[in-house]
Amino acid sequence: MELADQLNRVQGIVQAGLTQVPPQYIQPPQNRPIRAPLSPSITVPAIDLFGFDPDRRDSVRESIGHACREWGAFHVTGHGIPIELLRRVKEIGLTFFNNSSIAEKLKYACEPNSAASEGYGSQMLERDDTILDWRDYFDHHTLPLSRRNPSRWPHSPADYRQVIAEYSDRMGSLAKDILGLVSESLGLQTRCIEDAVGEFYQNITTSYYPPCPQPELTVGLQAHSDFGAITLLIQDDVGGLEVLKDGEWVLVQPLGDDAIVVLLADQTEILTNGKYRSAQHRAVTNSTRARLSVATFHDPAKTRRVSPCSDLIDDSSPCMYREVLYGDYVSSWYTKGPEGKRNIDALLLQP
Ligand SMILES: O=C(O)CCC(=O)C(=O)O
Ligand SMILES: [Fe+2]
Repeated sequence: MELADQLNRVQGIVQAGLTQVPPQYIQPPQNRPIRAPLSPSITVPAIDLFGFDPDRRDSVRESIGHACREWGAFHVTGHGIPIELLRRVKEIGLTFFNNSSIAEKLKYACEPNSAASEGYGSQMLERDDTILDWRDYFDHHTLPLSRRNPSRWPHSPADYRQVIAEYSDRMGSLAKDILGLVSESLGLQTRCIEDAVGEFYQNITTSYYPPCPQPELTVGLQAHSDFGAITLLIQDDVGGLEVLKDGEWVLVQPLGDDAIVVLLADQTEILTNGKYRSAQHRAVTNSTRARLSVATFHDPAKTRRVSPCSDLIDDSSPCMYREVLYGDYVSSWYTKGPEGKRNIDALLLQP
């Protein structure tokens, strides 16, 4: 393996023993994370779904509505996904990153300079001139089933592919159930958002953030909102995910192995006519411990047109976003870059 290939992955840079971050990873001062003392009173809401018990639905719906309005991000427990599965998904991800050499991992390399291609990568955007994130990842294309090709996923450990396939199915149905509560919390039919999104295009991205010698100069993942409909994320106990709340970055505190973080994404902001906003978030690095997260994205098909639900538009609540072809939205996101929420803000009719 060429040294250049190794240095194309953040883990390779760390293994090469560099003690200073290469210049292409150094953020401009305004994007550097400031580790302000965290205010413990501000925490991302945690909602027990009580296994979708119909007798508890009214109060759960109310909590979801509140969390969506105030944060666009919240933890859920009581969701019915077995804790062993949540743990195993993180373990197999860690095994891939920790128990094989960079050369072995590169057998699964995603296509360079191509947006969201499946496999092992590091650079998120197509452009070469952007500042890089301190992150490596493995992206799996999981739904619809026609996109699912486990032969492109790691072969080891032996249960890797079966675990990802099972996780994909369970997350897909949980995403629908949560979107049902989100719709109801706005007075819409349960399936309103789900039907507007259409068949889910689901990707599962395992992100691995190696320890960084200069965490004050880098970000693990730059500030963005996810471009699809809804993201379900699990993380280990290291911490590093932050959401922007009223102009301040708030740590999404790791809550334990059964908690799943829900992040509303841009298409849900459009469909709800801005009543719920997508969560702007980022990941920060630290100098001592590698961090792992697994994000499951649920998106419309590229051919889908997305516009605000008509039930949410009237004289007192005019239409806020122009209709967009989802494929155009994604291309523009990958070419321009996220820069926080600039892509969805570009669709606002009265910015
Ligand atoms: O690592 C994290 O917690 C964030 C991952 C994320 O935001 C993403 O992959 O879009
Ligand atoms: Fe994200």
